[in-house]
Amino acid sequence: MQFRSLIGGRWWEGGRATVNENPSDLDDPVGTAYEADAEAVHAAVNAAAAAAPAWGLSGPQQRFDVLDRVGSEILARREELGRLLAREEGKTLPEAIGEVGRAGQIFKFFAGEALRQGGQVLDSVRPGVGVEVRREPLGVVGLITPWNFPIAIPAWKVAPALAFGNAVVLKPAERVPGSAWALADILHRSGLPEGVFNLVLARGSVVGPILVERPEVAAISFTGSEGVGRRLAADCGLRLKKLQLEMGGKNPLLVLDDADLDQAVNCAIQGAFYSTGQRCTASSRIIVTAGIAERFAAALRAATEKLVVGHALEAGTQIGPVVDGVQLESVERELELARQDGARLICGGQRVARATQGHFLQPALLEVTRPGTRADRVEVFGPVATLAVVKDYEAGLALANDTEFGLAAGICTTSLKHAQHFKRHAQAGMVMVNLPTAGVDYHVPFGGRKGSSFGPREQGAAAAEFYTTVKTAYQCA
Ligand SMILES: NC(=O)C1=CN([C@@H]2O[C@H](COP(=O)(O)OP(=O)(O)OC[C@H]3O[C@@H](n4cnc5c(N)ncnc54)[C@H](OP(=O)(O)O)[C@@H]3O)[C@@H](O)[C@H]2O)C=CC1
Ligand SMILES: O=C(O)CCC(=O)C(=O)O
Repeated sequence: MQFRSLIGGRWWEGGRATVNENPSDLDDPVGTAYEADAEAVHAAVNAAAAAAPAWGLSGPQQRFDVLDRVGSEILARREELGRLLAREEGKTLPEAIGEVGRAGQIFKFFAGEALRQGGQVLDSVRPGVGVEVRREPLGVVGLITPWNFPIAIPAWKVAPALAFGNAVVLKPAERVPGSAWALADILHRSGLPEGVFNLVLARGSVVGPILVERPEVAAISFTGSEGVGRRLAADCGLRLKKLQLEMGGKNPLLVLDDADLDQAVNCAIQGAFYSTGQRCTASSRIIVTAGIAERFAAALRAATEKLVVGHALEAGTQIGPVVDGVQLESVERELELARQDGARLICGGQRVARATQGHFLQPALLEVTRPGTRADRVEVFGPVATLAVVKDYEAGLALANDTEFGLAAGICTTSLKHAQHFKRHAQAGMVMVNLPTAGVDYHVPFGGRKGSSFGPREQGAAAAEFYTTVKTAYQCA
């Protein structure tokens, strides 16, 4: 397969070829991506700027039709696209098919949002004057997406951008060009006018500065690492450019004495290790109260050791490979640093040999006995979780909130009082009760607090806040 950029309605020719690796089997190349250069990125911005005014004036029926068609095709092809995604990113086939399904539903949801856009009509405080408040498109938006959700995250940025009348330049992560190319191909055939959607397969260090510096780009939405996010914040701040950031997480799951043991273990395993722990919502800090700690730790260790690590496409695999060799080494380095800083390895953390050569790592559980150690602070973005014991709910809540991040937080309890208190007092954008911290719905707001997020929320009706600007119009009778 060949993966190319889509610029102004045409597939871009040329560029350096890079083979896209399958992390489950290094002898099974997924395809060849052609890297676009700075000139091509400028051409994509030009194409989007030329197409934006007409698309901004298009009616809700046209936007609904395009987005609904895109959603239908994604859903109809979910098995095939799921296979491509599992091959290039490494999540298991059921997880990958689930992600593609989520992307399809997101397009369907925002097709409806295009129809539901309304405003307000108010009386002015001045007699004989009327006031209208309405939302208008921004123009061109730049979207930068990570490798861990190769189709769902592009979908949850592209769909609202288009629904609310913007033109798009999408820059996906270098590691996963195939899923973004497949999405571009569907959009290209959807009836969308040329130039409204553009895909650039180019380096982040090339695309980022162009999107920041070109005045035609009204806003940037980014999901990825904290370092790149903070740099974008500084650069966009200087230029007063609208920005939305989704960055890391170090999400606590608090297990109380009165929790259902099996349910709590299940939440911890799914939240910490599924999708190989490569989720910003992963339950990477498990905190347990003293009364249940021994039984919970034993059951969690047994369940962790039983997890089947293997080829993403093989039936029975629960944990796919780490996305690539660089990330695998980064996870191993963090495990070593965690141990040097006082954490004790309970189980896992070793590479696993399988029939194919891939980046397989047994999920690791670390015990931490001292708050504030590296293992409890730094996002690993791999199949690694810490376990800490606290004396009671209050100590657990304090430890859960003791982090620079604030994306998701979970609690396992049968106490209504503690569940309600936690929902109110957890310092996170998303709170889960008796559920894993990872795995969110597509029709409600997504985002966090503190170092996790910046700017308006993504997804759901809240997405309008970022992808539109408000106009207040006064009229004298
Ligand atoms: N919140 C989340 O969902 C995610 C968090 N992360 C965190 O980030 C760590 C590193 O992952 P990594 O993929 O390297 O994250 P990056 O932040 O480097 O990559 C995310 C996206 O940003 C792009 N990018 C890179 N440099 C720039 C730049 N200067 N300006 C604009 N865009 C840029 C990347 O492009 P390119 O691929 O071309 O470099 C990619 O599309 C992970 O270990 C994890 O901790 C990672 C992924 C998702
Ligand atoms: O947990 C989820 O469903 C979404 C996670 C996510 O968006 C991410 O890891 O980037």
